[in-house]
Amino acid sequence: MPRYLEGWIKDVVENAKRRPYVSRSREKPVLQIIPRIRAVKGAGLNPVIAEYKRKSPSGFSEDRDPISYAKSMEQGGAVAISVITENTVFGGSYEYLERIARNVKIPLLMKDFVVSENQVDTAYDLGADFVLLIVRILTERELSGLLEYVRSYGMEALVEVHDREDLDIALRSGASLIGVNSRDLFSLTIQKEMAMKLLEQIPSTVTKVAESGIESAEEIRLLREKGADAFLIGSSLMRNPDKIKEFVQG
Ligand SMILES: O=C(O)c1ccccc1NCC(=O)[C@H](O)[C@H](O)COP(=O)(O)O
Repeated sequence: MPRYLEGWIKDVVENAKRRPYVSRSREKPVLQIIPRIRAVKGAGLNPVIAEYKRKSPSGFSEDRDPISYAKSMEQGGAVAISVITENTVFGGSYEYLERIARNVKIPLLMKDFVVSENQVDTAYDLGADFVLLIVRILTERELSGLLEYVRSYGMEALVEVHDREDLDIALRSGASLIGVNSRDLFSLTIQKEMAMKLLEQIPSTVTKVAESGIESAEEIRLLREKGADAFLIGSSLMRNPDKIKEFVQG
């Protein structure tokens, strides 16, 4: 059983545990996200992970075709695409991931409330290259077990933290790719200052992703100064996909 949870997150996690494994025969190789982030950074560009997100508990809502969005992000220079597959409150689906995987050649993140090996099996089969693991919804033992399981497929895990306690757990579990989410899962508020302080505390051996609430190239510059190696951006790109070039070239 994951950590003690309540409210909408408890329902989302219960639903995640019940979701059946979707079996497919994967044909594409697993793409490595960390070297790609390093290469984009080395070329003097911002590694942007562009998120396909249709709605969220914060009230966000945007209806866009997944394939044309994903292709425009790839053409605009995104290092990867994050596809939300959570189907009860985020309006995501496994089908979006599967379809996007057939249409782009950059790494794909399966962004969901992953609490079971079934979900990791599904992520691999549908074409994901890395998988989100949120420290807040897992016990330390579950996190370590799932991280190992994700890596057994050759995939990587984006281990998401929000405070120092989460970060300590992520580091003990051996995470190589850590996402600092400035959005508090429970209050839904964006806490940019706190996220910047946390980014500064992460060892340089870890690849760091700044997540949530990013709306301008100026914010990317600030986050980069605080140590972020990559930037996960959903709402502002879903509203205005043309911004991808400005964010990457920033
Ligand atoms: O997006 C939300 O409102 C949300 C609420 C509660 C838990 C998670 C949530 N989003 C998941 C994400 O991590 C974001 O979609 C992602 O970081 C992109 O954020 P943004 O650029 O602010 O859309």
